[in-house]
Amino acid sequence: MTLSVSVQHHFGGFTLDASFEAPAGVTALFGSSGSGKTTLVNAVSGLLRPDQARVEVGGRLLCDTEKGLCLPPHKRRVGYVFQEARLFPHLTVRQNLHYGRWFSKTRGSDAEESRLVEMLGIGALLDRRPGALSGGEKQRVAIGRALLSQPLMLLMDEPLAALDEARKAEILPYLERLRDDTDIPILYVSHSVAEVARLATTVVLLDKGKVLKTGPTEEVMSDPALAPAIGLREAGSVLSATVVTHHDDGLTELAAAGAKLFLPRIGGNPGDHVRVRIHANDVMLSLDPPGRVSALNTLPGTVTSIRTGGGPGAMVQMQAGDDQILARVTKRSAAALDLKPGTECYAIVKSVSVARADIGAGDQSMAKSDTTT
Ligand SMILES: Nc1ncnc2c1ncn2[C@@H]1O[C@H](COP(=O)(O)OP(=O)(O)OP(=O)(O)O)[C@@H](O)[C@H]1O
Repeated sequence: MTLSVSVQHHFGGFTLDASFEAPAGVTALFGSSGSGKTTLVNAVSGLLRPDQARVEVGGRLLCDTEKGLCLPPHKRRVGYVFQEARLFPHLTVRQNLHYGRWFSKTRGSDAEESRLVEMLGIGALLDRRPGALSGGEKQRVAIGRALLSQPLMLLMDEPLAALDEARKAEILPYLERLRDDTDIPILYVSHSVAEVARLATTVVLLDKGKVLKTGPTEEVMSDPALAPAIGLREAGSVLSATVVTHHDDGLTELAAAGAKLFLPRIGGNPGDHVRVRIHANDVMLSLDPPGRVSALNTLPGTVTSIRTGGGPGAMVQMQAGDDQILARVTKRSAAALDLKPGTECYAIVKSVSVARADIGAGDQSMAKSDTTT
């Protein structure tokens, strides 16, 4: 099921003019504060009646201002998950979930409820009240409640923003399962590059009310032209990798970027797909294969583009196997190595520079592309 959105709206000095398609999976609405993410989500949910809009999901028209059609929020079948879980404190987890079912026309089936309880890992919590749950557990229940209303799409507005790092790490694998097991579009608003890199199938990058770029996460994240909008410190590429084996010295060997990638041990079995985010700041470039050097990862590739701005840095994109890698070097180094599109070089990445939080489960799109090659 695909969500198609086209919205134009004016508020005083701000104009939103954005169109995008959100297929099944997680579509991240990403952009700096004030770029229009909430306005866009409100236009999709019906909380805002835009000047002009067309919103359609799975062939069902929710809003078409040209035809004078704009369904109110309660007729749009949208599931919502906010920063705070907003569960009913006097009801148990089970009763909170049943509240979601009550809102669905078909009332959902027991089998559907069991599947969601299992997927979200909340079986042991069913008789507790929200006061006895951690923030991450509450959010998992809130997701279950939203899905049991059998929505046509799920809107998640900064669902992890109120959680500490440990609770975020606990809930991310459930969100990855949600992404892979649910066939409705999930719109996910976030300020966090780490969350977007880990979860999103598609990214819509917003800036001052406009879509700067939309496309598959790997493509948007590794576009050097977008690094300033993403944040130079946060910029980096997302690689689609496959677990090859776990070595006795604590390293996991992955196949990525047409080469071997060694990282401190991660979970998963040989053959599993994972996505790995590599910060541009953590990548060195060399024209020659490095000799005696401590970094374990040497990924050969070809420079595809170089982006410079007013500062001393240069963002270099290279193609390595099926992946793109982003490296942030100085303009001085780029000149000294005479880097230009077509230059063959090696990206050097220290194993320990890749944080555990930057490695996530690969999504179905990776599995699909794998089977077609
Ligand atoms: N009801 C309103 N009236 C007037 N201006 C508004 C209204 N709502 C939002 N705006 C303006 O529209 C712009 C976009 O706001 P919006 O809340 O959509 O951004 P955002 O990307 O969600 O920001 P944040 O990440 O801070 O939540 C801002 O300049 C904001 O001041």
